[in-house]
Amino acid sequence: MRVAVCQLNARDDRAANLAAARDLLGRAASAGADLAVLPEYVDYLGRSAGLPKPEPVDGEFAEFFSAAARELGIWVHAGSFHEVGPDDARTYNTSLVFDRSGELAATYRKIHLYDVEIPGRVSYQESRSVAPGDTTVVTDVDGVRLGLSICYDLRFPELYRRLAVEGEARMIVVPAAFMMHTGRDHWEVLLRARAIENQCYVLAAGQIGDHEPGRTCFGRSMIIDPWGTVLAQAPDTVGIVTADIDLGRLEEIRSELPSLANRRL
Ligand SMILES: O=C(O)CCC(=O)C(=O)O
Repeated sequence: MRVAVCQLNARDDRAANLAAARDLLGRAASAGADLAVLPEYVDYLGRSAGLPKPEPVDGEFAEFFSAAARELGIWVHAGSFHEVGPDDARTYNTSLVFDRSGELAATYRKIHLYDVEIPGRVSYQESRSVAPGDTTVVTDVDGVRLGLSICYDLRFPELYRRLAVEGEARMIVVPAAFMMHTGRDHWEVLLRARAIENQCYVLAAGQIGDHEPGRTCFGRSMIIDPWGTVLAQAPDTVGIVTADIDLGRLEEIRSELPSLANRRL
């Protein structure tokens, strides 16, 4: 199986963001990808005043990416979008996965919300406008188990352990919009740790560059193998990178260094 991660610079213009995402999916399909992954908040990353109206799981956002998957004949992980939430004040931060025929294969709502205050650097209270999900999600992509997570989830290893052990994931996706300040020191080391400790492929698709108001995303989208080797890393531009998933290699690593099987807790 060939996978692609798409690196995007979504801003205030939703139509332009969707067009850019569609272009990247087309490039992924042309590069032979079976599965393409987009970043967190693929359709809008801009001022809260212009936020698109939250949509249900079967709304226009879903229709757009379902059509892309069907037209291109590939699996599409549509990053995430603002789903209608449990009350008027909050949405869900939700990922959708579509199969090659455009059928919805999985829905995941971000569990860990980004509430941080790093003076002079990052001030973000995601839980004021987003409600947390409470369900781990794994889906089958052409016979390979894919575990779902979103951005800040990356800092919570117990989620990934559950995806790998209970969910039997062999690949885990991390659509993200990591900011520059934390991204430059934490992004790669966390992604590689999740890959090594769970002996899974990690597919991490990030937003890149400046987004109003004053948010700069780190990018460096990557595909990492279960040994922790970075197979592909995006340059600091909008674009895609691809890599091939080798399940034989994964099983070899799991049998030679059986740290998942050797767990005692
Ligand atoms: O964990 C981080 O440093 C970034 C998380 C984030 O930006 C998010 O979850 O939206």
